[in-house]
Amino acid sequence: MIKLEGVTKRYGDYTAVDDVSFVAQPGRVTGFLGPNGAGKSTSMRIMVGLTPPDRGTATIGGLKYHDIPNPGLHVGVLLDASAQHAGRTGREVLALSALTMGLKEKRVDEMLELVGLTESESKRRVRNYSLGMRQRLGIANALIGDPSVLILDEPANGLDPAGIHWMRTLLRGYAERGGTVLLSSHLLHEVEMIADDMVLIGRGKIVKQGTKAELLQTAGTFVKPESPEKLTAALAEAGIKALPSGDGGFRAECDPIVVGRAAAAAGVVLAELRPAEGAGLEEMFLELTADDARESINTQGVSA
Ligand SMILES: Nc1ncnc2c1ncn2[C@@H]1O[C@H](COP(=O)(O)OP(=O)(O)OP(=O)(O)O)[C@@H](O)[C@H]1O
Repeated sequence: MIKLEGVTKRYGDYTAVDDVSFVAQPGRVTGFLGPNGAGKSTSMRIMVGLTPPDRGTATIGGLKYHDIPNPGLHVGVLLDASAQHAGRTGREVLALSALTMGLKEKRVDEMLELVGLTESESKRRVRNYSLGMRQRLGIANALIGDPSVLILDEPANGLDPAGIHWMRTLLRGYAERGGTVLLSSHLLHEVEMIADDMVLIGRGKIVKQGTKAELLQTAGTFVKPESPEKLTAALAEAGIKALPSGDGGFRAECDPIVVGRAAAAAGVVLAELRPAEGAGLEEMFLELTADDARESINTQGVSA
């Protein structure tokens, strides 16, 4: 289990991570989502002891990373696949890790096979690897000590669709065997496909967290009226917040029955009224982080 409690990190006047608390549970894949510069990498660096927090604690299995003996046997980490030693071959990278952790050399071959790097690829220097091959090598390196916790920063970066599918299957199987997986991403659809739990971060602050099912449930209601003006007035009268979501529709932050009652009470004819789950995580993510995103997000034209 990974646990962050009130973790804060400042760089000068800038708060990169602001009072972040969440738990990544064993047996589950937790997706850590946020736009560029939201604080995902900084939080992950804090988890593995590379960046000291100004406040709060990050523990893995109840211990700070630095206090875990032979940590590679407990926590697999991939923060930056491009940061692996460019002058070493893939095989050498893994062999060094095996040596450091006191593992048998055959573990290297097992890992190469697991991540689909061929014998000849394993003998090439990392500087000649594609980004996808570096990610595969990084995942092999994270898994070599057979850890029970995985911390992966943007592991899907550079992988082709088959590679993404492979990684999803690998991580799902790992979680199903009881492992804890925390992976960061801005590839929302990818995370939606794989994660059980989600933690959404924007400008250093957690904006939402919960199970995927909970987060999708709270996506609210999509409603499309005959007359947008009449519906807007009816919803305002009932104190229901709604945003235009394109195509003459609106998204309200409450259940369809509540919206339906308000519309019926005002005699507003509806063309559509349904839970907005189908909207997927992306729209919700954009809405949740709209205040925090660099670009102002125009929800007009985004269908629910
Ligand atoms: N060493 C540092 N010194 C100063 N500012 C930093 C440092 N490291 C990170 N930051 C700032 O902290 C903020 C969070 O950065 P971080 O890399 O954690 O974001 P991220 O969510 O991982 O983004 P991305 O998806 O773009 O990788 C950014 O504004 C970044 O510029």
